[in-house]
Amino acid sequence: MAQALNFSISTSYSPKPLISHRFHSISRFTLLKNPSKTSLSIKASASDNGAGTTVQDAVSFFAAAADSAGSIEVDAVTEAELKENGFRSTRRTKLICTIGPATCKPEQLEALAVGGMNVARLNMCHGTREWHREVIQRLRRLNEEKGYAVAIMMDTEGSEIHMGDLGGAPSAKAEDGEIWTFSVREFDSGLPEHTIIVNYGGFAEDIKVGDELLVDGGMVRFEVIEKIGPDVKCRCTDPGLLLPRANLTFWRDGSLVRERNAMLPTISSKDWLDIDFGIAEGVDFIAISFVKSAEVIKHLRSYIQARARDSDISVIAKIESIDSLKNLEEIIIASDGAMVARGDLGAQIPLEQVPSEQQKIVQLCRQLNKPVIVASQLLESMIEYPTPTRAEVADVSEAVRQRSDALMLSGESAMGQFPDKALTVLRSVSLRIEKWWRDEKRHEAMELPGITSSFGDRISEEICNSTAKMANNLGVDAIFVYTKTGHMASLLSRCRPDCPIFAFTTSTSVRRRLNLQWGLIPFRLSFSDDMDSNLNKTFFLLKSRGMIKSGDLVIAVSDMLQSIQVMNVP
Ligand SMILES: Nc1ncnc2c1ncn2[C@@H]1O[C@H](COP(=O)(O)OP(=O)(O)OP(=O)(O)O)[C@@H](O)[C@H]1O
Ligand SMILES: CC(=O)C(=O)O
Repeated sequence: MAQALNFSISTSYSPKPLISHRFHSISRFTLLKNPSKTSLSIKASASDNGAGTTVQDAVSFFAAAADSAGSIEVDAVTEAELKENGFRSTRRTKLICTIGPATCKPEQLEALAVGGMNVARLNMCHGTREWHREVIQRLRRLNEEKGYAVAIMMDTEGSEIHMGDLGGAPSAKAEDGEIWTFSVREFDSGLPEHTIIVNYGGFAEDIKVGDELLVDGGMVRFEVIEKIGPDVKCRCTDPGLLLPRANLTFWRDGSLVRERNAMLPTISSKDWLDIDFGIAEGVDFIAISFVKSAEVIKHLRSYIQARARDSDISVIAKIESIDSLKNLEEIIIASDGAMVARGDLGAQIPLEQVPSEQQKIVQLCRQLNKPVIVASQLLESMIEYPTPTRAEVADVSEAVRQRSDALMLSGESAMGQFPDKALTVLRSVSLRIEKWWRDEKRHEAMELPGITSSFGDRISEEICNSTAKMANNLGVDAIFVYTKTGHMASLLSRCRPDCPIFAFTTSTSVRRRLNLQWGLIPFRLSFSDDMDSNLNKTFFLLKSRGMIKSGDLVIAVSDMLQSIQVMNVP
């Protein structure tokens, strides 16, 4: 079978046709622009006639023609660009994996990338900075060598009350009726049995006999039975697994005791040092725990700018407290995205309220054009078992149906026994629900309010809204977006069109950040000023990756030219 090879070249003005003869395998030339203008570009397609002609042969041919003509810029996709832009899935829902002891080795990270991980999350509650640096370097290597665009999200610890390490043990089991001691003391000669260290000095003063103590949002529960100096004795009322540095909340008469938490700074001194580390390592996202107001996000942004003027790190607000719900809109407007951190959120509000809050946050983020992540306990049982519960599958399906940008694995990938299987479940459920949605033609008519203030931005927004609508109405095969900063790509993602959105950018970091957003399949390529040449280059790349074929109908939009084109792939 002849294999079509497409490439394009552009050149500065020449009065004579540059190419006066036909290369034996090149079947077609098209003059795209009038040579009387100051630039000329030539589109050609070549067929592999079985004689072993390759793109490189064709490029060499044009390069030779360029030599004789004086100046010519060969603008084909290079081998390096092909390698850099490895295969990408067209799954719309993005997948985040928390990296921990179960997934930090190079081959484990690669297995996650192969399995569809778009973003790796590093939780600064756990592990040393050295450990995190090592993981970042491994991920970078993986991207460079295998053509992935896995982005890195650093998640701060936050200054809420939590347990310390369990004397080196990976976990401990609290059984029903057992008495455990929660203490702020330091134990130099090892942790006594059934003892938990608490990171907050005022713990014993604040808590009262009769209070209910929830570990990790209620995964394990205790009742406070006695206070002895810095030690608080508790009886286990709901048994379960205690994990190092798990979050602690206490409840009195059915209400969360939160006065003290409300006074703690959102970003602790340790968090600031971790943020410095994240900036120095060039992470793509910093997720801020227990955000209470927009102020802290603004403060962090100016801090990042002051530390690294050119930094384009995105700030993600974790919605996991009563205050973050109260100030939701202003927090989301100030941030670059949000995470529905259901673990801690479920410890601060009644559990039955979490699903409706999730839906509200997901919708608001979409209206405000901010990517949103649904996190925690999606497949909790898979920490121990190789298959999920039916209820977990239903929960994942609901998050996909709500069209959240991304789903996140926590313990399942960090320390679970089946990280790859958990990722496979997220992937297959996402694909199934997305397809079901498209087959049913259930384009939801979500009201998308105008979000931009300048007239130029309004134009981009209108182009994207119309493009998505047109794509659904015409049943096109793909949308192509050529974007410098990623803004136009995210405006398209916000519309959640049926077809995949291939986003082409010249920046590696923009590409990685787009990898968090619904429906975007990001690539990095260098471009010329000539749109036809760019189109050809991207057609070539996607054809060689098997993601489009001749005859496919595509719409191309560009924030460089603020333009729309509808065309068939040659
Ligand atoms: N870098 C790491 N090193 C060691 N263990 C880790 C690491 N990251 C995660 N874990 C383990 O995986 C578990 C689940 O991870 P997760 O990120 O959800 O932590 P968490 O303590 O519940 O914090 P958060 O409330 O911020 O999600 C942790 O409790 C911990 O046991
Ligand atoms: C992810 C997280 O921090 C939570 O769910 O609490």
